[in-house]
Amino acid sequence: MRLLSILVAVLAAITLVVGQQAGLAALIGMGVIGLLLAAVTFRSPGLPFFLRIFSGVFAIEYLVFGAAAVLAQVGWWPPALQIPPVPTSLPTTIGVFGLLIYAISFVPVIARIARIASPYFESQEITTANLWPIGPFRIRLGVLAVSLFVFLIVINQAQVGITLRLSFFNRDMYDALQNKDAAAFWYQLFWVFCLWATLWVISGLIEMFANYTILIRWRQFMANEYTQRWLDHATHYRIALAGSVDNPDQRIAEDTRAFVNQTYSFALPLLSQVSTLVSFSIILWNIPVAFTLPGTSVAVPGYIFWVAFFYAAAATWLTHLIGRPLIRLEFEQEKREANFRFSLARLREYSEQIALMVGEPTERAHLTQRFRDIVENFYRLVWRRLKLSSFTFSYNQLSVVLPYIILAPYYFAGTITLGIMMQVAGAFDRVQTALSFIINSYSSIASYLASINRLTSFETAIADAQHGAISEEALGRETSRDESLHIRNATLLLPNGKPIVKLGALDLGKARSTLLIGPSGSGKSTLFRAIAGIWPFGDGKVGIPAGAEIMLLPQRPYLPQGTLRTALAYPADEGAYEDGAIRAAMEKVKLGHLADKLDEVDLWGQRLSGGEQQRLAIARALLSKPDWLFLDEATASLDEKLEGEIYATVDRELPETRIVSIGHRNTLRAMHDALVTMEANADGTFTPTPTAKTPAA
Ligand SMILES: Nc1ncnc2c1ncn2[C@@H]1O[C@H](COP(=O)(O)OP(=O)(O)OP(=O)(O)O)[C@@H](O)[C@H]1O
Repeated sequence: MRLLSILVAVLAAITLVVGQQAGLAALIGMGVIGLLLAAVTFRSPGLPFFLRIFSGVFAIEYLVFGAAAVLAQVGWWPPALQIPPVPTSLPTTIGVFGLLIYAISFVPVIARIARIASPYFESQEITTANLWPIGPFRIRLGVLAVSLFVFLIVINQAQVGITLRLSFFNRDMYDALQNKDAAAFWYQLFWVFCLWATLWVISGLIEMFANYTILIRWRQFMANEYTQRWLDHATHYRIALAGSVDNPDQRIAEDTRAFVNQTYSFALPLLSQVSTLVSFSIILWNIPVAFTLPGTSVAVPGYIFWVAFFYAAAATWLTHLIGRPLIRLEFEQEKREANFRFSLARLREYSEQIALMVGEPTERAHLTQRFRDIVENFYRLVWRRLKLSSFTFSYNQLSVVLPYIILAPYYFAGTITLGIMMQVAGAFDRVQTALSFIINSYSSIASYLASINRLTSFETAIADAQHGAISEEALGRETSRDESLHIRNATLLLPNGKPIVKLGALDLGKARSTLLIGPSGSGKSTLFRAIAGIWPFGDGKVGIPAGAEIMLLPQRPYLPQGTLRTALAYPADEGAYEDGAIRAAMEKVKLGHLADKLDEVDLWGQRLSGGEQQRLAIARALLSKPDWLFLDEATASLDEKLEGEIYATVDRELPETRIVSIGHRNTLRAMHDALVTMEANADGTFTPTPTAKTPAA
């Protein structure tokens, strides 16, 4: 960027000198803009990467077209090229675009978009690209992304150039018709039109392919990124506890898609609309129709251009006024849709419990209400869209005839030809379409902003949750110097800030197995969560022996989708254990009858009984042989005899493992070496206190 800015400054200085000597104001203007462009290009490393791409493209274009324009001005344009020289207005306009990019980087919403979009273009990840006819090759993801994006920018601008050329074809064809010049007409049609139209079609197809490629890769990158950040440090659990954002699943699945599609479909069309605006404005500006201000003899330069400009600018402002509430409504709509989907998914997950309790009428009422919420907001949305469309539809209709109304007097007076009138009508249409880009896409802008808000608040929630996870003051883990697992000076709070567990020091692991007992709701499971490092509320330190592997089995195990083997190996890969080891572990927890179903895919979480699921979880522990095994009522669904047998198996099979259990049954006391009781304090909190073991009642 620094080198680029120096080159731009050099060209701008040359332009200024040439312009000064030749006394050409246009060249001096181009030079001044060039110097400003050099300054912002120099500062552009401070911009988000996504905006830097545009900045770089404009600086390069200024150099190429600027050099060509200077050559043309000093008369060095080679006539052999047989194309008209580059006008100075082109690099000047490109320079203004570069300045605009810098200016808009300070607009908060643009800064947010650029911040969300940038990581993909900066990614260092290595990927494989397949480019015909070269074939597959390895490349950095960010480099591929930037190349594709720049390619798309260039192809978009080339298409603007082709459209511009076709507008001259239009003029020449209508003039040929008016003059009844058949030869000129056919020449225009076969030679000029066919060539440019073919180029248009080919560039359109290439653009489409590049476009789809960048969209899917970008979305894949964002979905992976968000998923990873959501899963890191149990952030998904912390976010759910804090209740800071609704439906994170929708943000990862839907909002990333909407963001990628819409960022693309705003950034590039906006660019080509602005290029269209500039190039066709030049045509409008140069139309030989004069207009003098009423009551004076002052002629308005570029009269037709100003009509198009004020017409579209006024309409854009009105659209903004009418359409503004759409942003909030679109946001709300997405939220209500996601709530409805979530309720359906929960119903499917708890289908058995609901069926057993005959909860269907309540569920139906709940779902009906959720959908009513959708419909209610939908009508507000429709009403607002109707208001907006009644304006945009009328506006678009008026736009068709307006240029003819303005130009007809000049045509009938013989000031302009039919060809010029048609070309102006076309150019007027292009200019006002470009200016009313915002009008026509207001609804999508509204839903785009809603997606950006959802992604930004999701990012904030992730950052907050992760800050809690690594913050020094919060409840955290440290490596203990000895073999003990201990908790020091800890206070565990509920999410609402109410203290629930207080303790000065608790050492686990002095005995091989410890049983934690206490009243329901006294915070036993919360203590386990703190030891596992996922409970974010409170302070204190949990000391874990260096390198210790800890496994925590909750009362209701999680069984992932897929085969029984996958469920047994979880969280390791399905191929992590030998077949023989898996079958042996199943035998030991009395699941031998399922051994021939290892590779069967089913909803195992629904098919297996509660007790079978708990034994399956114990089999996981037998396979992974952790240093510490925490059992949170992990055998509560088994009868006492089977529970005793399973504990005996664990004791025998995992001689190196320290065991800490939570349980209510008295029979468990005999199976553990030490006892810790949650003692109630006067302030309503509980303290885990080592207690002498008395024989089971
Ligand atoms: N996510 C949460 N939000 C609000 N309160 C919570 C949350 N999780 C737990 N609690 C509350 O914390 C208290 C302790 O819960 P915990 O599950 O640790 O108790 P427990 O001693 O294991 O109970 P039980 O023996 O019944 O399993 C309960 O009052 C519970 O309602």
